[in-house]
This record gives sequence, C-alpha cells and structure tokens, in this order.
Amino acid sequence: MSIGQFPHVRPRRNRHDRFTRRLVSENTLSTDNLIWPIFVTEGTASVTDVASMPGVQRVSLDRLAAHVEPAAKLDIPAIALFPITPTDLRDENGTEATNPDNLMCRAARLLKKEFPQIGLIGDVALDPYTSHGHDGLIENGYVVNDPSVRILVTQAVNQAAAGIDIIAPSDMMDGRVRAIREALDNDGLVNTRIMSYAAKYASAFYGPFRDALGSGGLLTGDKKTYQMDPANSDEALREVALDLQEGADMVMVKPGMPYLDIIQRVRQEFAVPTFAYQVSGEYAMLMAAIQNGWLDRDRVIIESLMSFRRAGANGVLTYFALEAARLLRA
Ligand SMILES: NCc1[nH]cc(CCC(=O)O)c1CC(=O)O
Ligand SMILES: [Mg+2]
Repeated sequence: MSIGQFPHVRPRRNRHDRFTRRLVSENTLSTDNLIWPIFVTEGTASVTDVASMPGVQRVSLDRLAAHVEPAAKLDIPAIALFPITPTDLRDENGTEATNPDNLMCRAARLLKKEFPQIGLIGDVALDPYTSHGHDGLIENGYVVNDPSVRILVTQAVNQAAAGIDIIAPSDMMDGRVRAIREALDNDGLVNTRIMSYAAKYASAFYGPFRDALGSGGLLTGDKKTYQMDPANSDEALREVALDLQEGADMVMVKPGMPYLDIIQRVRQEFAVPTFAYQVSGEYAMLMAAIQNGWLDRDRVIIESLMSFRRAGANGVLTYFALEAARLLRA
C-alpha cells in the first residue's frame, strides 16, 4: 500500500492545510442527517423547561407551530413526536394510546397542515399512557407481549391516519413490526414507513426523557424483560434481522454514543437505512459539561454527531438538531 516507512511516509501531509483536509475527508454531516425529537403537552400557552435537559421544552399544541417553525426554516427533514399525558389520563392499560383524538394524533394533524414538507415520526409504545410507566400491558407483574402488540397496532394505525409518516415502535415487543405492517396495509396505508427501534437497550441514559414525560416517577421496576442487555451485541443483529423480515423500512439503535459499535455492526451486516438516537442522557451529559465551560459547545455537538456518521448511521435523532443545523449552515 505504501512505499515504505517514515520519513517517506508522513500521514501529516494530508492534514497540512484545510483544502487537503477537505479532499481526504471520509464522512460528511449535513442537515439531511438530523431528526429533531419534540415533547408536546396538553393545555394552552404552555412552554415548560425540562430541568435535566437544558434548552429542551415541552410545548402545548397552540405553541407547537411556532416551536417547529425554526426547524422548517433550517430545512430539518423530520421531527419525532413524544406526547406527555397528564396523570389522570393514564391507566393500567394505556387506554389513551388508542384514542384517535389523543395528543399525538392532534399534534400530527396540526403539523401536517402547517408544515407538509416535514416528515413526522410517531413513537409507538404505551409508556406515555400507562399508570405504571411500562411500554406494554402488565399481567401478574410481567409485561405481556401479544396483548400489548394488539394495542400498539391500534395506536400505530391511528397515528398514521392522523398524518404520521413514519411509525417508530419503541416498545421492544416481539412481532410488533409485522403486526403493524399488516394493519397499515389493510387500511390502505401502504406508504406509511416503519422505523423500528430494533436494538433498544435497557439503559440508564433514558433518565431525563422519563423526567420530561413524567413517567420516571411512575415506573415500577425496570424494563429489562423487554429492552436489551447492554452486555449484548450479537443479539442486536438478530433483533434487526427479525424486524427487517417483518417489514421494517429503517432500523434504529438506541442509545447512541455508548453503542456506536452496534451501529457499525448493523450497518455492515445489513446495509439498510440505519438510525441512531442520541438520547436524553447523552444530551444531558454534554449540556452539563458545556454549561460548566468544560466542553466547547459547537465543536462537541458536531463531533458527537459526526461519530454516528462514521459508525455508519444515515441519521441521528438528536435534541441538538436545531443547533447542529445552525452550525452546519454557518
Ligand atoms: N418508549 C419509550 C421511549 N421512547 C424513547 C425513549 C428515550 C429517549 C431518550 O432518552 O431521549 C424512551 C424511554 C424508555 O424506553 O423508557
Ligand atoms: Mg424485536
């Protein structure tokens, strides 16, 4: 490959100046790679801060268009919606998940009308709606699979009918991708895409998100009987293979930076559209250091997002999406 060793070979030559660095650069990060997660809440004229996620807010529907406007201006391709359900609307069975007029569906209808060009990604799982904070139904202390899937299917079809373009099941029940695909197709929603949270780990990095949703305090026990063990890697490939067989159009690995190895393996093995979620805890960690002046904000945002691209991700769900898009435009 090379003609010999130092002093003939000097890798620093290709870093000598900006033009050469540009020419030899192997990966790119652009606004095309960004998906912005958004928290929506009931009520009016309500914009509240998420304490553990500085800069992230929960917004009521009357404020949603104004909130999303900057993303439209920056040409961010898609946003991911997460509804916050008031405690009195939560129950054991997550009934509100199947209400065709729930907050998520209303948000979808509103945004489709206001910003038809922005892709809408809908989270499908029961945790925003259950009194126990789990992603599925509980029987005898166990999150049961098949009955949960039946509810997720209704939830997904309602979301798609309301204008969600990409259904993103984050629940980790077995077989839900096939069940959702069949139900969508039966309803003629053949172009609704599915981005499955295929390899989702039982992670401590979701803490701030559960604060944002108000499901953290409600959660009984942990999610280890359905989310993956952080020790496992081969299992992620089996999970992804199954979701692809079941009809997933895109797959996701979550969390992000602590799982770059998984992203890389998935991308190399399957060569399908692969997404990463830079989750709430990663955001909180970076923001805490940024706010202390310990990390350079602009550089660490771009570097952290570039790491996903290097690992092989097509795109990243990131709470930094607006900031990143601004930096990339500058
Ligand atoms: N269906 C739950 C869900 N969907 C997205 C996140 C986490 C996102 C984040 O931490 O930013 C979670 C948390 C969980 O599994 O408890
Ligand atoms: Mg699975």
